Amino acid sequence: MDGENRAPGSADNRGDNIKVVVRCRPPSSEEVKAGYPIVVAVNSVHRTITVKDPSTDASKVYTFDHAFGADSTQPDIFNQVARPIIDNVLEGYNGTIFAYGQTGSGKTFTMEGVSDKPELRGIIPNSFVHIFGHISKAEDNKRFLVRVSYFEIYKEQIRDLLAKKGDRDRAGNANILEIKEDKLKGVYVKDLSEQVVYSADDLDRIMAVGKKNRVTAATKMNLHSSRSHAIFTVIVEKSERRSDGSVHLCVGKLNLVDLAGSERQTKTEATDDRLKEAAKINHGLSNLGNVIAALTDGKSTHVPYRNSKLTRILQDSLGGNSKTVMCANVGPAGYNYDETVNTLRYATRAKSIKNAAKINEDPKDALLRKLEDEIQELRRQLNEDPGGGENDGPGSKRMSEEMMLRKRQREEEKAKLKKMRDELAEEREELERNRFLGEKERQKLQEDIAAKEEQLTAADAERNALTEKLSLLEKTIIVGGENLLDKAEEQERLLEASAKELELRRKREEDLRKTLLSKKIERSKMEQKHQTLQEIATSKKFEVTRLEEEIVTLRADLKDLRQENQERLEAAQQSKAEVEKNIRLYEKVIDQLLPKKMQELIESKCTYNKDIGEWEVSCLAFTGAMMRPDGKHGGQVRSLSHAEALAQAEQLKSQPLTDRNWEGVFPKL
Ligand SMILES: Nc1ncnc2c1ncn2[C@@H]1O[C@H](COP(=O)(O)OP(=O)(O)OP(=O)(O)O)[C@@H](O)[C@H]1O
Repeated sequence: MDGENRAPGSADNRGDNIKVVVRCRPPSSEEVKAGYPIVVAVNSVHRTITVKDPSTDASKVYTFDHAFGADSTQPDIFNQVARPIIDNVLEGYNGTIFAYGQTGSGKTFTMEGVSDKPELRGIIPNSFVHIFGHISKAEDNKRFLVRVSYFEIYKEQIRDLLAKKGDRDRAGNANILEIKEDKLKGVYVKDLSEQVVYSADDLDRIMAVGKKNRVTAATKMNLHSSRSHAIFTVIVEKSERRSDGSVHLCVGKLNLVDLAGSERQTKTEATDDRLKEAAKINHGLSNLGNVIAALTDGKSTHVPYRNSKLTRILQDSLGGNSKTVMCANVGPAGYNYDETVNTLRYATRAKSIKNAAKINEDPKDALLRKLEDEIQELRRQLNEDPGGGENDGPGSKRMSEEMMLRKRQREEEKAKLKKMRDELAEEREELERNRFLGEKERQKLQEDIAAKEEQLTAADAERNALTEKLSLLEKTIIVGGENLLDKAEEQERLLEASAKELELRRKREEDLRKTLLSKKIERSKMEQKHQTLQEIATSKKFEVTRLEEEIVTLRADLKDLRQENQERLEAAQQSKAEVEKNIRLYEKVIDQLLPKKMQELIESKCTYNKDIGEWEVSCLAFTGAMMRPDGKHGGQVRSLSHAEALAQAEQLKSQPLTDRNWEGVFPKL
């Protein structure tokens, strides 16, 4: 696949994101002794890692597919990080596991671990055990071929860590190899040696040889720091004969990558050679960062895989045909804060890389198929194969004709050898029987016998060579069900036990997560309820405020009303006083005008007419001065109108008050 010009993210909607896990190692004894503050906290249930800035105390939280703290064990890491990828590889996928982090953060510990302590062995040796454990449990219709290569990229040069003596210079350095690419194989290292392995112990041994050859150098940060990127590749080829007689072949490739430390050069106080070395190591790593950025920024149309050997080699692992897991390693101490945050940022970005892995079915360069064919051919030559090749499909006419011909040839050859043996035996007998044969005849017979013996010895030698080759090739291919674990059996048991425990723990964690989730939901409901109550309270408060404002307004209205009432009352009182004053005036006037007797008389004749709201004097209408003959009423008298009464009163004002006058005004009642 030409990743160079592939639009990043073109695998979107097709593949899986690469898995990213984080592991924080425990503080080293030096860190404890120096009293560095611990600034990293891991929550494996929530899969988070929290880093506190020692200068500001501000915390940053990062979430990954898994988060492992100081108490995580090597089998745990293997079971959760590596096992799923290796199971994929055993199905024919490409898989990559790589560790990333600053020097001394625990990459090598995670990838390799401590080889002589089973419980401290890392992902690589545990992967070997798992691969061969799987093969020994497979059914016998499956055949496997496992081969490995191991190389390092040191100062942008590729060296074979499994190179034979002939491929090394006088100083013992392996030849520098080239990266090539072709349509069939994709990106590969040309002339890289490969070794076929038969057991987990074999793999361990090969790994140990390669490790010895790996360049390591001391830096201030980590005395045994690895200064090169190391890539150990295990290729598992598997053929499976199905019940219909067909044979399926797939090839899985596992890359186990231990990167050099990602620390900054200034921090290592590296000088001269070390500085140049660091620059080149950082070139690969910084380009790895550029590749990750280009794959995830959603903008770049070019992924710079070709800018470094490391990214070229990891091309398929990042954004290509591979199931990939990245383990970001960090230390817990405060003095590494910047590096830790850097690693976690890098890892966070890597989470969004999408890969599109597919099973590598029947690849043209599969060694297993070639070997199977060769074995069949050898068996035929040795006449061990009674017919029918492993890969011959049923009804293959051309193949069966060819087989018949070969069979005939083999039978003829066999018959010829048998005839030769018989003749030889006869000739020997002849020589024995006829002691008195002539010298010439005897010599001829002896020469004949010697020639036949030679021919037969050559035929035997040829057969032995073929048998030996066959047995070698047969050994190369592992039949499912063979026990290949040897000493690794113990390790396999340890991994299985840990896997079981992990399963239980996973269940417990899942339960815990579920409980936490339900609590969260409950809390959110409560919060919602609380929110509703708060909303009600707010609206009530609003209502109260509104009512309070209304009360204030009403109070003001009330005050106004009171004031108004007061004013009205005062006005009423004033008018009452006025009325009383007037009444007193009128009483005075009446007293002056009317004798008491007359007043009492009139008073007794007064009734209050509610309908018109006035006092009426009964019989008044028929009294003296108030009566006038009325033409309209047939000459009858009638009451004076108000105006007429006033006019009369006006008239009286100028007259002295006498009874006579009074009688004119008030006639006798
Ligand atoms: N999880 C762990 N538990 C206990 N010890 C650990 C752990 N991780 C790392 N260590 C110890 O810390 C030290 C540094 O670890 P390691 O060599 O693996 O770092 P590294 O990242 O590979 O460094 P470099 O980049 O220089 O190769 C070693 O002594 C190792 O044993």
